[in-house]
Amino acid sequence: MATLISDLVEPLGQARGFVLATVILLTVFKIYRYSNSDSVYPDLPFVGRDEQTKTTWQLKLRWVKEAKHLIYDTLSKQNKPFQLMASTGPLIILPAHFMEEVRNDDRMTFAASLKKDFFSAYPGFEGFRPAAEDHVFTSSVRIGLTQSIGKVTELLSQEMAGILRVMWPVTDEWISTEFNQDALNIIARLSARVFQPEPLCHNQEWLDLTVRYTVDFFTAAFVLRMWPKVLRPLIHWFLPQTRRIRNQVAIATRLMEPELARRRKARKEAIISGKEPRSAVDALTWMATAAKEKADEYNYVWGQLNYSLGAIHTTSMTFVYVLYDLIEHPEYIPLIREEIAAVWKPGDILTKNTLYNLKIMDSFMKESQRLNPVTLSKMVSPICPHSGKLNSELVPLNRVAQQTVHLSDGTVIPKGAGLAIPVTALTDEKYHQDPLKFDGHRFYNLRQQPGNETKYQFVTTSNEHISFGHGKHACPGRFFASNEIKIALVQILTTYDLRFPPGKGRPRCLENGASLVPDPRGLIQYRRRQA
Ligand code: HEM
Repeated sequence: MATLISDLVEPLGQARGFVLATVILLTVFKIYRYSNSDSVYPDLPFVGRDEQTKTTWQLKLRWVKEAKHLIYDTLSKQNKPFQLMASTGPLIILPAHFMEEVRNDDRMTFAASLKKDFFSAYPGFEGFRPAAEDHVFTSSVRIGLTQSIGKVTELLSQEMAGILRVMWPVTDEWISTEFNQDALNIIARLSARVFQPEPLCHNQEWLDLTVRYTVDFFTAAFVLRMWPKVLRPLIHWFLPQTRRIRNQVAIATRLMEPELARRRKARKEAIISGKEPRSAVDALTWMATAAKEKADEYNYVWGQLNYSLGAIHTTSMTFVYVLYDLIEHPEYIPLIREEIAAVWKPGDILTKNTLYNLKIMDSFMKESQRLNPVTLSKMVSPICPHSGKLNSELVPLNRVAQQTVHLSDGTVIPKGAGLAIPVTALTDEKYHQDPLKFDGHRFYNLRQQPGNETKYQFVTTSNEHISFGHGKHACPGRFFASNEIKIALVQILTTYDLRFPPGKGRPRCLENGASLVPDPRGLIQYRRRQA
């Protein structure tokens, strides 16, 4: 009897399973079709769609594989606005001549682009929430960090000497090292020394977390973007990448809580006794000052994660490219060493003024950044230093329109649309003589001309130099980043000789969409300085 019943029910069960599976598949398909209506903007040419590339998914994959070529080829044929499907959704690309019009226009904001492209409302993605949601974080960098740059530079100088002593033993033998990882460790440690108080700034778990969180954060955002929009509010709970960053935020909270509790207590006691609370020189103080009466409610853990996200990888990649360029153009090394020797001797503290006098170094760094620009979200160099070929364009100026905007040429940017301006100007011969040639003296020479002294510094932004953005939202951390890199270079160049491993040459860059990043396995060699 039992066998009879199961004989009758089993096929029924299978049929029910089949019907259920079909319903689920149809629903997913419908949702997917729906999400394909990730609608594009009317009246703007759409680039990248063809017979093989029709759905949103295929278009996003095309962005991953060919973003640079899509942007560059289109702009070289028609210097007009167009749209394509980026991994973040439809994106309007504006040619460089729109920079002046867009850069200070409050109707198109950088914060909104962080919110849209980096899911700042989802748990785990809190690392960009401070910059996306209000002005406190950005003000803490713009005012707090910048005003403390003198004190901070001296701290960095002491820290760097300690880092190198442990990281690179001084020997007469050439030693190989993966410089991308070293640069990340150096910049993470220097940054932590300034952003976090003792003992957290030297806590290895915190340092590893800040480096890891950035990589995992961008990976999680990338993976989530590839899912249809309507599924994201649900799927983000289950993806391994998003679970990982949620876990990292929890670890950051655990690590920071003792210091936060100590500061809350000190603030309360100071208020009761009618005194001003004692303030340390660190990012916790700058955020508390910027938050004013809301200082008690501010989320300092997210703020610290935002400091790491904004500061570590951007600065470390810039540093990697500068060092590679120095090894590739070794004729600049004695000139820069001479310049260093004129203002500093080993063992002394490096000050803001000493660094200001390193003008060949500054020019070399700006030239390196011109040819290897780095941005927060979408990175690509116009020239791949490995192949020497013109690669494509970088889009460091990302905005989202908060209302419909009519541009001067009649282009309509709909409310909610993402837009970006690529860095064509960095290699445009209208602005730079022989633009594809590396000339470490290029900006040094320009600064010698009357009236130009401050125009061509590493930290100066302009319509032609947008590696740090330009206008109201230009990167406020660039002065700090510049000093970090200079301090690291002074100590490295005075202590070590450098080269690429014989027979290997300059490490290549890895491409992904509009990103071009240093190969994490790329090697350099160092040994005790011989001359
Ligand atoms: C070489 C290193 C760096 C590069 C290449 C870089 C690049 C950029 C770029 C391209 C922007 C967007 C600007 C725009 O849209 O106009 C930006 C914004 C920003 N950066 Fe940086 N950055 C670097 C280092 C740092 C550091 C060290 C910090 C903080 C400690 C920082 C904090 C910020 C903040 C807060 C913003 C938002 C500004 C605003 O919305 O007004 N950056 N950065």
